[in-house]
Amino acid sequence: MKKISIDTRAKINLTLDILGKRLDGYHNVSMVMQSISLSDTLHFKLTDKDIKISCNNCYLPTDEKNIVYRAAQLLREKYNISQGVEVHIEKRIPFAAGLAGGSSNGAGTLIALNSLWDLHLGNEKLLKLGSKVGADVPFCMMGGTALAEGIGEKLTVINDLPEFDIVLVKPNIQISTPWAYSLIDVQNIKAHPDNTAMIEAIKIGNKEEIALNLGNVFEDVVFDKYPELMHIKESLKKLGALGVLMSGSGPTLYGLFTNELSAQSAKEVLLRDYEEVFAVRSYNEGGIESWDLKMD
Ligand SMILES: C[C@](O)(CO)[C@H](O)COP(=O)(O)OP(=O)(O)OC[C@H]1O[C@@H](n2ccc(N)nc2=O)[C@H](O)[C@@H]1O
Ligand SMILES: Nc1ncnc2c1ncn2[C@@H]1O[C@H](COP(=O)(O)OP(=O)(O)OP(=O)(O)O)[C@@H](O)[C@H]1O
Repeated sequence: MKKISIDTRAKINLTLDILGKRLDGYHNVSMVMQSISLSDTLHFKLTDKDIKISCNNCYLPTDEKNIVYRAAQLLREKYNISQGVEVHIEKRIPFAAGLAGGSSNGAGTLIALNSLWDLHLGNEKLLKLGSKVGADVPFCMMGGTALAEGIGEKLTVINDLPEFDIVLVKPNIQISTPWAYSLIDVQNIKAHPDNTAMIEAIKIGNKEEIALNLGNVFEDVVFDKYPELMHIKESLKKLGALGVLMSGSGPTLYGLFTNELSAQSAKEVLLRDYEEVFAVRSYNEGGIESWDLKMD
């Protein structure tokens, strides 16, 4: 039976703006997203029938609530697939963290099963299916650096982000994305990030301008509920980060560093107070073609 494995990468938001609430309950957003080197590995094994999920993290569901299950089931139903699949998730990306760990697993599942089940789906079709699995899934399939609009599914590729060392701090708080969106009063957002300025800063590769234009409208409302997050933001700044922001709906905060040594020493200091601290890099290999399916 065929076996393959695939690495699925987390993302950070360089900006996150919310433009309005839609009739379907979702929000229109405009955000600059960046893939990072932190990844999970998914191991796939073809079977005769059924979808079976296992995971090294016992806190994650392994039934139909798992996004991997939902992505596989969507393909099975839509294309009348009788074969089954076993998927083992090796989790390293913290979950409910604002890093799209689940969405990246959903993206990797669609890409891997397109190959394992010989579906020959083109990129456009894959991205459309991805948006049915979750709003962040199309970006996770595309990767690299992109502007995401609509509910997150309308993607425009941007030039590569200049290389940054990035320190992530995930405090012991779980944030549900719908809850965070419910805190937003669209008419009363205090400061909208300037996406045009961010895209220009990326185009010319100006790290200071990139740091200056980081912005996430969730910060105000989520910091209000969890003041500890502001404290982490201040610590990252004091430890030498050029810019600091919360990713997605939180609670992970990240700092952009311009050299590996200062990122590593910031990580060591933060590990004294927080269990989940990672030093990672921006990951610029974008495009659906860039996924690496490894034969196990
Ligand atoms: C916060 C972000 O991570 C920023 O990248 C995303 O907007 C969230 O994307 P996601 O986790 O893939 O979201 P989904 O799993 O599709 O949706 C979960 C829930 O989040 C809310 N949601 C999500 C995306 C969006 N544009 N508007 C929303 O209001 C909805 O209540 C939805 O039911
Ligand atoms: N394969 C999976 N990996 C992680 N979480 C999963 C997975 N499948 C289902 N979930 C559930 O989805 C929820 C959100 O997980 P996820 O890691 O995608 O959150 P997130 O990092 O906040 O993502 P986003 O930035 O897209 O909002 C968790 O509560 C978790 O139980």
